[in-house]
Amino acid sequence: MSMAASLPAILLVGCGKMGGAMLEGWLEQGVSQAVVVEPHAEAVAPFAGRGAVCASVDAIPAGFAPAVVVLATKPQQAEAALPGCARFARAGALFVSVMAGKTVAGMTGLLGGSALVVRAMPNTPAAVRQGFTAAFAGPGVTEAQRALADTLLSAVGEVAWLEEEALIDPVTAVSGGGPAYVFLLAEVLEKAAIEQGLPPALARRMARRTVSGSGALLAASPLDAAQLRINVTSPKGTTERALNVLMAPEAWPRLMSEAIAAATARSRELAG
Ligand SMILES: NC(=O)C1=CN([C@@H]2O[C@H](COP(=O)(O)OP(=O)(O)OC[C@H]3O[C@@H](n4cnc5c(N)ncnc54)[C@H](OP(=O)(O)O)[C@@H]3O)[C@@H](O)[C@H]2O)C=CC1
Ligand SMILES: O=C(O)[C@@H]1CCC=N1
Repeated sequence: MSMAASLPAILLVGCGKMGGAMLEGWLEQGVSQAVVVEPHAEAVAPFAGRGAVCASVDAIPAGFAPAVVVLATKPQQAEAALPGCARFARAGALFVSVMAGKTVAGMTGLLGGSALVVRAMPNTPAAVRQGFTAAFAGPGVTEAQRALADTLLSAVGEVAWLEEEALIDPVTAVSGGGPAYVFLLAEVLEKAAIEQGLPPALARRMARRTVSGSGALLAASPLDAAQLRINVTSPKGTTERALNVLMAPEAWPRLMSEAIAAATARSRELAG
């Protein structure tokens, strides 16, 4: 993780779920200058008093010269949002996009033709600096600019650099959306606990802690996930019975493959 002092001046365009999660992490790191463009006052309310907030790019304080412009609107909003940012490209800012699907070439075009773009795919655990981001540096991005993007992204979690842009599509499906699958696990575990007669408040507490505690063990342990699973599964015990259901070929293994394939295909579609 990088030190707060090294975080560059940031312009964040779109402060929704993902932009807000990263901003939370950067503010916690003490980023010195952050200007946010976000039309919804309620989306930026949690950041009030912690950086300048503007409703549109036209309202950005004159003289603000961001080193990095982070693009975090929905992919469908790129065509409307990006042309207004072209002046920062001319001033030499590096663009870091977290938008699913949007290609470097497409974004460079919307930014006036010569913008330097890093395409990144983070995830919402960035809000607690436990994120995972895979990033791809577009043509012309220098080593120093790549290091700058790395500093920013690694301030909110782990970073991996990709040498091939197309790999961002499966990354989007796996780690970009991955937290949703894990939260779904907490939801369905809670529901199943209630079905077996546990009081709802206890079911909720158990499900949350079981998912977060298992994540913490996975993070701390050198063992494979499979070995950690085996360590829970006593021969002829209770977990074995549950896993016989979940690990049947048509159950989780196939469903997860299908789900990730569907999300990867959607990421490719969003490029258009
Ligand atoms: N959510 C996640 O876990 C992840 C999301 N992403 C990517 O991050 C991006 C944002 O996703 P998410 O945060 O979920 O979406 P949100 O809709 O929560 O955030 C986008 C925000 O940008 C606002 N906005 C719209 N137009 C503009 C504009 N012209 N200038 C500035 N802000 C604008 C939106 O307003 P309005 O509500 O009116 O649309 C909204 O508040 C997407 O491209 C997504 O692919 C990547 C990784 C993970
Ligand atoms: O669902 C989406 O499209 C975005 C990209 C990854 C997570 N959320």
